[in-house]
Amino acid sequence: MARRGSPIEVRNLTKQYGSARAVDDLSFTVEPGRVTGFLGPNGAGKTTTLRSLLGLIRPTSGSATIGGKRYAELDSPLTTVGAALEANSFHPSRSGRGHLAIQAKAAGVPAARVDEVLLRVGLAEAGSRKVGGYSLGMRQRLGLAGALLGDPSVLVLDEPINGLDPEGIRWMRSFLKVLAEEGRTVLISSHLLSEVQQTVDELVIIAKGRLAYQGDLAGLAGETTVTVDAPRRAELQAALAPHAAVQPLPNGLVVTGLDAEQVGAHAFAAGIPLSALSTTASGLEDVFLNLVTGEHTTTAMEGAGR
Ligand SMILES: Nc1ncnc2c1ncn2[C@@H]1O[C@H](COP(=O)(O)OP(=O)(O)OP(=O)(O)O)[C@@H](O)[C@H]1O
Repeated sequence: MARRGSPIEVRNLTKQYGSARAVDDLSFTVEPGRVTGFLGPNGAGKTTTLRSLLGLIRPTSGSATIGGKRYAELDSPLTTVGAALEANSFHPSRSGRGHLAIQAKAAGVPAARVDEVLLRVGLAEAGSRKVGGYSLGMRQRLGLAGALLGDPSVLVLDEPINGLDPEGIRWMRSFLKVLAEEGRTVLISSHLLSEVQQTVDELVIIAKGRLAYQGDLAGLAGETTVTVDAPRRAELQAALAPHAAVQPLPNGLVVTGLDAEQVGAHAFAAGIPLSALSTTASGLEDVFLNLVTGEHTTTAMEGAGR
């Protein structure tokens, strides 16, 4: 039975490796009862942040806490927070059950818990087989089982969806939702928005060690542009230019800042018949890529620091 999870709070976290700053003054909060996606391209600083949170590395400055406490200060760390950082770190000749038994012993968790978590992640039958023969999806489930051993109210999972087949993704997605519905705090990292888009309630996006966005998917919604064309294209461009950003492309003029009706009205007022008028919403993945490769952070930051 899960207790209500504590929030994860990252405050002004900085980690310097020599001259490289892996995490740079990063602040965000992860609330219980929902699945939060921690996103950023490879090298953005996700693992460094998670390792700081789990007390595996010491931050250069700032803090990462669970319920206001650093990992080392938790009264009962293994029943407070469960983590799965790498799905490939299992010894291949050991069985899934054997792995969990060792983990349970080290954590002071009753041995009976091993079969409970194997059952919960759907590995009850495969538990006695060697991990070397497991698919990536099975190793992901085993990592999750290990994270659940202490029945923690906070779960931290590094790339739990990476490499799963569609059935595995569906399974993981609904499993994570249930864990959040039980009241737990669930933080999952990924380098692909498309991978977690249907799984997460909240997003924390980082790039180059800094916060680029915190909020829900709707807040990240792409910009809508209007594509318009006319036989007298140059005149149309001149008519629209005072009202919006207009970019000439081979298939017409791409207008940002007006909707299709407004573009039509300006053309009509200038007496220019149109040959094409359509609206395009840029995909979330485009917005995400712009965010993590662009120079500036988004303005949709209302959620930051909550
Ligand atoms: N122990 C270390 N020593 C030196 N540099 C490091 C160390 N760990 C990480 N870095 C550097 O810090 C930056 C952030 O790495 P980190 O692994 O946290 O990113 P990430 O977002 O988790 O990426 P990935 O998805 O590839 O794991 C990278 O430039 C990385 O090379």
